Amino acid sequence: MKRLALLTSGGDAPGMNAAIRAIVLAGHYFGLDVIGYRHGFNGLLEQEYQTLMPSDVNNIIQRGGTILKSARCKAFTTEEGARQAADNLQQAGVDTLIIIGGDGSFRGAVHLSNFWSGSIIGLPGTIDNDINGTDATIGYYTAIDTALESIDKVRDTADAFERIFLIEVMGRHAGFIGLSAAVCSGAEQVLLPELYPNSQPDVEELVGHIQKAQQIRGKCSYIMVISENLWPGGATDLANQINARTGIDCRPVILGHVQRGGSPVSLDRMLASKLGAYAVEAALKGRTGIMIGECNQRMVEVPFEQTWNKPKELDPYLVRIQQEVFDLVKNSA
Ligand SMILES: Nc1ncnc2c1ncn2[C@@H]1O[C@H](COP(=O)(O)OP(=O)(O)O)[C@@H](O)[C@H]1O
Ligand SMILES: O=P(O)(O)OC[C@H]1O[C@](O)(COP(=O)(O)O)[C@@H](O)[C@@H]1O
Repeated sequence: MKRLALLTSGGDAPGMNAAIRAIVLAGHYFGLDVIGYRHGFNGLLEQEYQTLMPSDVNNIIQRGGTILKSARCKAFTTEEGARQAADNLQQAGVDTLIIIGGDGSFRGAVHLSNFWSGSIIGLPGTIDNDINGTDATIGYYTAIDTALESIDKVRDTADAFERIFLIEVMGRHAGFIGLSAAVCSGAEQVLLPELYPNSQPDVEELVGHIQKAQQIRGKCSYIMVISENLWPGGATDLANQINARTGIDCRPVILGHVQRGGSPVSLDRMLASKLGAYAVEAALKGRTGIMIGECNQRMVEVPFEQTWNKPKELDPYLVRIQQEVFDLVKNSA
């Protein structure tokens, strides 16, 4: 193994730069030539890459986003696209490719492996934490803190006006950010996709919960955290429906892409640093077709298919205490 390439793909996540740094430093430590493809899989198709020296990764550990840029790339998903990428990797003399991204990028890795015989290793990089085989993904911890900082601020004004707020958080189709943000902010209600696998929240029940909470505590602030893509029309539509049924002033806040940005928190920097260095060591041992994850403080090697073949489970204990113990309505029944 001589030439190591890396790229960041799909939604960017705070800590991707820390992973890039770790890979570049480990690569040079082991005497490898390291290059970075830019703009995700687009870079493979366009031969857009740069040499990465240790000096290129100075002072990036604290930066959000990704110095290599990220993208989604439709052209790569075709057979022609993957063949082109394989030819380009061959031409560039790359023998190992490290892909930092989410499950879509790992599907892309498997797609590429049908046409390219080099080693491919994945690192879980997504704020959504929706990847099996690792306790957390790079970016998840920062996204929780970012969401929390905003929810805490909303709570201040909600409390001052005794208002109801619906706060929509990201996660694509997973409720990890929603659950963590709800528990840590002391939200009165949380709506997650995992809690409604084949159904939708019932507006009457939601209204009933708000009304009971206000009977118990008197007029008070009330925060409902809702995962994106759960309610058609999102938090704005649900807030309108609650307003229409009750006349209660209910405001939506959509946190959106702010959750993807910001300086990574220490846990994300630590995770990214470990995963990045370990990925290079695994590559040197000839590993391929795997994601590197961390479970119970141990580095693990997970075949790509296992990262997406079933939905990752929320922590059932956290769900139970949020839904039962911390629910002021159930608690006072
Ligand atoms: N089933 C697939 N086959 C081949 N490539 C894929 C597949 N799914 C995703 N990709 C590639 O991976 C890129 C990133 O995937 P996406 O789902 O957008 O983000 P993430 O990796 O964060 O989940 C896509 O733009 C596409 O190029
Ligand atoms: O920025 P885009 O392309 O609108 O994508 C939004 C999606 O990306 C995410 O922020 C991150 O998702 P991925 O890491 O899987 O790409 C999701 O939470 C959100 O649904």
